[in-house]
Amino acid sequence: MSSPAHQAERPVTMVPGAHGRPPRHDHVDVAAAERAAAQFLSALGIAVDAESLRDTPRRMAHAYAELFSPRPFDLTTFPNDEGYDELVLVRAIPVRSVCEHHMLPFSGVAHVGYLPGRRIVGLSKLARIVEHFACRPQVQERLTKQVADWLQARLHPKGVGVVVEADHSCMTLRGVRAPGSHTVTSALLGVLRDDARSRSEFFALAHPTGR
Ligand SMILES: Nc1nc2c(ncn2[C@@H]2O[C@H](COP(=O)(O)OP(=O)(O)OP(=O)(O)O)[C@@H](O)[C@H]2O)c(=O)[nH]1
Ligand SMILES: [Zn+2]
Repeated sequence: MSSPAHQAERPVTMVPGAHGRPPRHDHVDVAAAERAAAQFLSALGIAVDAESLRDTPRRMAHAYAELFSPRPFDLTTFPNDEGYDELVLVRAIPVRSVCEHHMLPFSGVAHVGYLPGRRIVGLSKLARIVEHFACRPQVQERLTKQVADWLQARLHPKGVGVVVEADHSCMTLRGVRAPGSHTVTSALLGVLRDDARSRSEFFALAHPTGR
């Protein structure tokens, strides 16, 4: 993948210095997580020795390990030979993450766009970047900003825009119990932040649904 038209960069695994890091995979001890899950359920008065719950601690441990396991990927970019200078936007990228306060899921969609500079990015990578930062205990604001900052730093486009719309189960199923509430966050960088027309064009194309 070293032809000039197809630049594959290093696999992505970590973002040094970022808050909300993914769990370190050399530290994941699924057996210990399973034991802890059994104790956790017992402490809540749930009979884990019942036949139907026998495998539940194991399932819980594996479920959280999976939620916190981003898939590595290459950031494939191509030269912008045609000088394409309008927005590139992928709408409705699925987001599933876990809120760092309650360890309950939040899910929704992300709209990720950029105004190209000298290179364009493989479109699927915009979805992979979202998954990468979603696979860790998160808050929605940080997730939104991390995706935007990472794209800016790695692709050097003229501008970046990210909108995330999500439903937080810690708000809909428990606590305040506000089913139907949706949280919308955005992060704009470069021209999309500074130029009013580019900014409105981005929001017109991203058109958050207010799901
Ligand atoms: N800003 C932000 N807050 C979040 C996110 N996910 C969950 N929260 C909030 O984190 C807060 C934690 O507040 P606490 O008062 O410590 O926790 P709590 O007593 O369980 O609060 P309630 O949810 O109001 O019952 C709550 O207001 C959640 O709604 C997020 O992505 N961003
Ligand atoms: Zn929460």
